[in-house]
Amino acid sequence: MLLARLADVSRKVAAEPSRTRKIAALASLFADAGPQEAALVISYLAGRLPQGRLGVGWSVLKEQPPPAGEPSLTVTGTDAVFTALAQVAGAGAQAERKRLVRELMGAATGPEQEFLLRLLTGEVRQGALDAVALEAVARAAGAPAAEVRRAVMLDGSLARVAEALLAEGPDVLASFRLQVGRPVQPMLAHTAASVADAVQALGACCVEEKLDGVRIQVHRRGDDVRVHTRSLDDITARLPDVIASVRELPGDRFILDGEVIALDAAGRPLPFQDIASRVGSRTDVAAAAAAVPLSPVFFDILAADGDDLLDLAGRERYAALAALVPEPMRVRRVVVEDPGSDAQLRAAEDFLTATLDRGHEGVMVKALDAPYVAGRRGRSWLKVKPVHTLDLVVLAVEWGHGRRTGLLSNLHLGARAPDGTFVMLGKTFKGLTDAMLLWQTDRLRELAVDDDGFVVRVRPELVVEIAYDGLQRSPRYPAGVALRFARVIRHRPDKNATEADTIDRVLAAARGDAG
Ligand SMILES: Nc1ncnc2c1ncn2[C@@H]1O[C@H](COP(=O)(O)OP(=O)(O)OP(=O)(O)O)[C@@H](O)[C@H]1O
Repeated sequence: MLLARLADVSRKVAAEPSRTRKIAALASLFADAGPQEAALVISYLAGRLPQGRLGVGWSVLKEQPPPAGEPSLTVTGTDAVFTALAQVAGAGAQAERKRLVRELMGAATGPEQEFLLRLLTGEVRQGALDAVALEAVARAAGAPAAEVRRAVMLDGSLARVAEALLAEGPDVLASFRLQVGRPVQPMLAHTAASVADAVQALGACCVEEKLDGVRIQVHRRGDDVRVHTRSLDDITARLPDVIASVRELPGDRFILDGEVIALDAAGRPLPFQDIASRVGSRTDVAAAAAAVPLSPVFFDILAADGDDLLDLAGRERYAALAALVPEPMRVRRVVVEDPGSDAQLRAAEDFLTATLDRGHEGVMVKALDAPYVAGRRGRSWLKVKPVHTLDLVVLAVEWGHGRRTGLLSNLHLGARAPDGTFVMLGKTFKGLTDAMLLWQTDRLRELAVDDDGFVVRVRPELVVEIAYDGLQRSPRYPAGVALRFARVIRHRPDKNATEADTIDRVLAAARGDAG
């Protein structure tokens, strides 16, 4: 398939407000593409270059040669250039990469150059496009969208499922099954304003501690124990203490879902930064483990004795969890069987207070009769936290002054708009520790696409969690509002920009309706 076709469809889909028409345009693209091409297109639209980073400075991308006449580049040919770029190594690598990029740009027509520029600077990515692309793939292959969705949850990759589906047809979907040893996307939650609201919305439910650590999914097959993060990265080698605790458990073919935290001598949770840097440290793991021992706390079970438990009701999964995992390694919870009971509601609210007193961040309220919906922000898990935070995307950053000279400091923050762009809501350099400043300087340098010596514009990929005291009217910002007293709580390298909060959610939160 010609790159020109993809460039054209990508532009139309970005400008098209109707979800149905976006799906139709993508479905016809997938129907004409080969299975491998479709997989490439999906990863491009999701903002991922399959070969990772390009390894050339942004300035090369700006030196666009005059456009070529007739379109000749193909999608696979272009991807071959990306692969070659990733493989260049040794002396003269930088010059060779520049040559390859210039050659690619030189062979592109005007619209293709524009598309490549948007692709390489991260602007092709569309907000909720993964869901649209999934429905388009289903339509192109004549498969039910629900079955495609389930396969993606279990496999973790729409591109892989699409490739198999377009090559082999709908029957292949049945082969995507839950397997101990293959990580699945974890279930996520919505927000509720209070415990009472959450209980009202869910009916029979349990109220659990919401622990402020790092999500883990643990797979055990005999002696082989693997740990994955929320974004499915394998972090087994970094967590010898967690592996040792899991080996103590009785079963030998199971998948557990939980959070890893660290406690001080008095049993209070250590701050998230300490846990994140322990989990992130790849070198001298033994010393890091001795300095900050981690405690896994499990709250769900997805497979036991090799059997898939995803479709069981929460209460049945929790019974299976209790049969396998001893109480100290399980999350604390209280059960509300009857949402109409004042006594049970009071007990749930007292549990929130006690949980906050123990130093945790809030509670999770979970329906007792709902299945585990992997990979989706299900309506059957609701989080209740007293401090309201937003996950925003860094759009640009200013060089610091004084003590922060040479460091990238003041962050320009944006929320997602429906068309996949970002709406700037404010700036902040507050809340950043020295370690966080160093880390973000490195990361944002990698994402830089422009630097005027004062502001560095970046690919919109880094998500940060921000606390704020409300929104104020501000004609200087595009949405007419700006964050008040924004401060950084943490970087969220485990989240994609597509998971950041939307401008609609920000405006709804400002009006007081959480969710
Ligand atoms: N008891 C619990 N049950 C489920 N998730 C929990 C629990 N305690 C802590 N968590 C954490 O909360 C996260 C779920 O919240 P959410 O789906 O909003 O993701 P999130 O954006 O990472 O949340 P937040 O930013 O509020 O921490 C989980 O990914 C997990 O890491």
